[in-house]
Amino acid sequence: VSIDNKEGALQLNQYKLLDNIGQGSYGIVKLVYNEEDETHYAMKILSKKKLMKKAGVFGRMIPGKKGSANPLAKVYREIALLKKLDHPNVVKLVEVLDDPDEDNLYLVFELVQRGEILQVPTDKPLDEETARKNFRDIVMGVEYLHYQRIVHRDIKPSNLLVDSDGRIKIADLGVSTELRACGELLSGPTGTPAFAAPETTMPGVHYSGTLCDIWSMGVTLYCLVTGRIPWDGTGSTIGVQAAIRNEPLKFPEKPVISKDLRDLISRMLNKNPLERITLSEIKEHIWLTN
Ligand SMILES: COc1ccc(C(=O)/C=C\Nc2cc(OC)c(C(=O)O)cc2Cl)cc1
Repeated sequence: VSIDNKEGALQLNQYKLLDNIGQGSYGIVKLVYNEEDETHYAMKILSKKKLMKKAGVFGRMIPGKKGSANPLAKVYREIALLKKLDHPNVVKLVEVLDDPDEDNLYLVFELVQRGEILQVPTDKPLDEETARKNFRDIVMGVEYLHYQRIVHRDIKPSNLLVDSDGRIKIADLGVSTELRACGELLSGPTGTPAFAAPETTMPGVHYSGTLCDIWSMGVTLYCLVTGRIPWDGTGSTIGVQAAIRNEPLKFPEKPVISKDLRDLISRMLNKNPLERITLSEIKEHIWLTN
């Protein structure tokens, strides 16, 4: 990876780095221009040190442990997984730039022109017709991921990108977990608290990753049509987790949400994962088939 500073813009191999277009706990996403194919891309810049900490390795082998298992092995496995994915409603990873001597890892994605679907909170939520079109794409994208035995674990509006033709692509599989062959039970909190299912906040409880994605899709759909999150528990993580576990779902007076949509969202936000609506039932729901 050669980095040089042509006319002030940072250059990485054939990519000219331009504006910052995304920011999150993961790092940053930059608009880049590929001089070879004269095309813009989105480049996600990750720090290997940060990834190792998240992967639970403290950057050096535990003394006495045999072998030199690469602490980034998990990360490289996830990236290999990402490269295999190919679906119109999932962001496309096209290239990974990795300089062994450098801390940064560069993931180059196809640019999804219009960016995030919605900032939450907003006083301009989507109308139901638009939300229905977008939600159909989200369902297809999640169905594809679950079919590939991947749970996303962080579905939320900022991870839903709108393409130039108005179609939705799901992004940030970074925290996704390839379902272990031995079934899909997971434990511990992940993703974003306001979008996390109640069962992920119970210590020691094992839960189904796919049913958690359904919950997050429900919170996301609620956001798209109301412009707000359903439970905000005065902003603290503990507060929002308690609210999610104990407070019933409430819809605001305005904007008015149709009976069918309220029914669908309520079934996705069933606090009991075993009673929660499944993906195939969502696809049959009257609000989506209307
Ligand atoms: C206004 O125009 C805009 C056009 C595109 C964007 C944009 O792309 C933003 C984030 N992008 C991404 C984030 C990801 O994770 C968090 C991942 C991933 O890790 O899968 C991939 C992508 Cl692409 C923003 C504004």
